[in-house]
Amino acid sequence: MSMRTEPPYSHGQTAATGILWVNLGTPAAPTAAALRRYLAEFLGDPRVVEIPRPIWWLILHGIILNVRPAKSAAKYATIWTAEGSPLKVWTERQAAYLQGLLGERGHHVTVRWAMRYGEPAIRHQLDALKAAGCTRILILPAYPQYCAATTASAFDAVYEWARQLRWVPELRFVNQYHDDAGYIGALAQRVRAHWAQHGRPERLVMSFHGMPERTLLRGDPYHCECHKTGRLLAEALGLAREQYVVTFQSRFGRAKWLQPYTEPTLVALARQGVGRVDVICPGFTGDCIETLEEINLEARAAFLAAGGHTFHYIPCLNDDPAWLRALADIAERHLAGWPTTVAPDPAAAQATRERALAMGASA
Ligand SMILES: C=CC1=C(C)c2cc3[nH]c(cc4nc(cc5[nH]c(cc1n2)c(C)c5CCC(=O)O)C(CCC(=O)O)=C4C)c(C)c3C=C
Ligand SMILES: [Fe+2]
Ligand SMILES: [Fe+2]
Repeated sequence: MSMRTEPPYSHGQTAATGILWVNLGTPAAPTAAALRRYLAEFLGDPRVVEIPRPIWWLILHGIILNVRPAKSAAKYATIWTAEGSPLKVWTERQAAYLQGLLGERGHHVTVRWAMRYGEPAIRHQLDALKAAGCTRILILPAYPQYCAATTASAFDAVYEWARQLRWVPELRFVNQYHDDAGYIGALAQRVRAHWAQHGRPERLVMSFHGMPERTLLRGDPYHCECHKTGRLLAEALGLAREQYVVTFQSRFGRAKWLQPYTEPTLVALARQGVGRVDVICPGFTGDCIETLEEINLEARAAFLAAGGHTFHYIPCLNDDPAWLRALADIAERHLAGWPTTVAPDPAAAQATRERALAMGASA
């Protein structure tokens, strides 16, 4: 047995820094079996469904996991790509870009991506960063707005991992970036580019993922952060209060969720005579089932069926260059004070960009 007398990074070497880009997770395939596995883990998380366990466990395993998987799988099938689930594709590509951009800026960091539910699991990616010698790790959620169900749940998984370790790395957590100027600017630029091509709508609908209303009453800042993002985006676009509306989508279960609900709002607008709406989902950094299926297919159909004539869905930030620069800025600010710039490696940066391009990235 060898006994180390010095930490491994003390021999003229810098401690390595890791970044974990964390998203929600998505099923491995658009099948009922894969959906059952994914939904069991997701909806079994007490951060997501706060109903007391024995009761919720019975409802989840007795009813929901028998009914929902097949229905959800059929929806996923409509948006599945050759590379897999869109959420996975964007999350992976964004991590590759982040690695490339930070490398170009002279930061010697290792970026990995993880999913809170399913694969690649947070604990496995943290193991890999630790094995690569990372003694400092920045946790960067793919959620601009803090929510206990998403952000805090991702953090829980990190704490769980750290609890098992003797030598815990230095950890930092990005809590939110809902009012970040780069993020807002990238959203605004995307909307303006859409309008330059297609003209303006009568109303811009900003649809965020919903949450049970009681989480707002209990102090979760999610609702307020969504509204602030919406207001800042409207201001950046020069919109008056009556030209846009902030709504909440994806209601789940029978409780009252944050209102106004997206689809009923669209139907009401159509019935009031609003002919054209543009919908953007600023809370999702990458397109996924909630945007591609629920908004671009279902909500579109509901709006048109209610008498609207034109519905434009403005895609998520995805691999938008301005957004990726904003993301690198956010990471850079949170890396401040960590000695990441000791060993800049332009060749590695170029290599990661080429890898991103080879993966089909567009910029
Ligand atoms: C962006 C923030 C999100 C919040 C807040 C959120 C809360 C939340 N979600 C559910 C239930 C479901 N969400 C589902 C998909 C899904 N949710 C988010 C993001 C947030 N969820 C994303 C990015 C996705 C897409 C995943 C993908 O594979 O593309 C699903 C699965 C789809 C389905 O079966 O309808 C469920 C279920 C709850 C209950 C909740 C808060 C309490
Ligand atoms: Fe969700
Ligand atoms: Fe949904």
